[in-house]
Amino acid sequence: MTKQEIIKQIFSKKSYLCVGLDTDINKIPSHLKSAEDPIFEFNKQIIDATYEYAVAYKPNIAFYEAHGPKGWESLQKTIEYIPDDIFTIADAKRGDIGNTSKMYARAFFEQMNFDSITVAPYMGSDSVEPFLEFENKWVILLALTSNQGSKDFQYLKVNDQSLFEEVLQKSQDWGDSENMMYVVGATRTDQLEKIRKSIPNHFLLVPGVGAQGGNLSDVSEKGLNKDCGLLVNSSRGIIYASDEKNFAQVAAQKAKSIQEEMEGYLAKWC
Ligand SMILES: O=C(O)c1cc(=O)[nH]c(=O)n1[C@@H]1O[C@H](COP(=O)(O)O)[C@@H](O)[C@H]1O
Repeated sequence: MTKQEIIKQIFSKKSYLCVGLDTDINKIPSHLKSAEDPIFEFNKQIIDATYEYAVAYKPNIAFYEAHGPKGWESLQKTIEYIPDDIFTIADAKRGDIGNTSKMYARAFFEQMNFDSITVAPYMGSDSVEPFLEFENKWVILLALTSNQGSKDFQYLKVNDQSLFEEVLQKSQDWGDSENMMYVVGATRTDQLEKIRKSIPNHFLLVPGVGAQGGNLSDVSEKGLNKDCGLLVNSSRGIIYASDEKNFAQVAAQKAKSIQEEMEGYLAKWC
């Protein structure tokens, strides 16, 4: 998917919501557990209910890999079920020596036709570039993550700046705002203005609102640019809002209320 197509979708739906499909078999409503493929059945109902309010879906690959071949099958069915106009993110956090990254890229871009993949920058240019060789596919590079442990390495000083700033700077040699986005956690808004200044045109994937306590208003005020420039993810806060039979309806209400809040921020800041 091109950047223009992403932007068009955002402004027509008045939303920059990404719904995270971190589908945990232990958390899905019990009435679905007898289905032939409970994970896919859950995802299907979540997608049907939230599609109107979301511009992206992000299956977290760990939740599928944990079930072996059956999990991969649920993932494949899910990605095929997501409508073509929606941006899809394989949250796989890959990155390895070049020839291995190339195989990861083929797995997620060719076998499964995801639009993008999250990639860890730690192994450097030759671990990231193979993902950038695919037309209209995106690398979403981890910059400043939402978790507590982000402080272990990402703030360490390198060349007079924090390591995450070095990642933002160095990776400008690898791709541009047409094929690269960055992950910045919603719990890290103290750095967001500075990040936005250093990469004014890139889209940011911002996880961490909802269950991790990030604030949508703060993220939006500091992160929006003229094209919107944000995809804000919520996983547990939407998909597990209820574990009753009406879970999809409750998820839709959650997604709708986030979308309505986003509509206000787009009107104010874009
Ligand atoms: O790359 C990610 O998506 C990611 C990066 C990050 O810094 N923090 C983070 O929470 N995530 C992912 O975003 C999702 C957040 O889920 P919730 O906290 O349930 O909304 C999970 O799939 C995480 O793996």
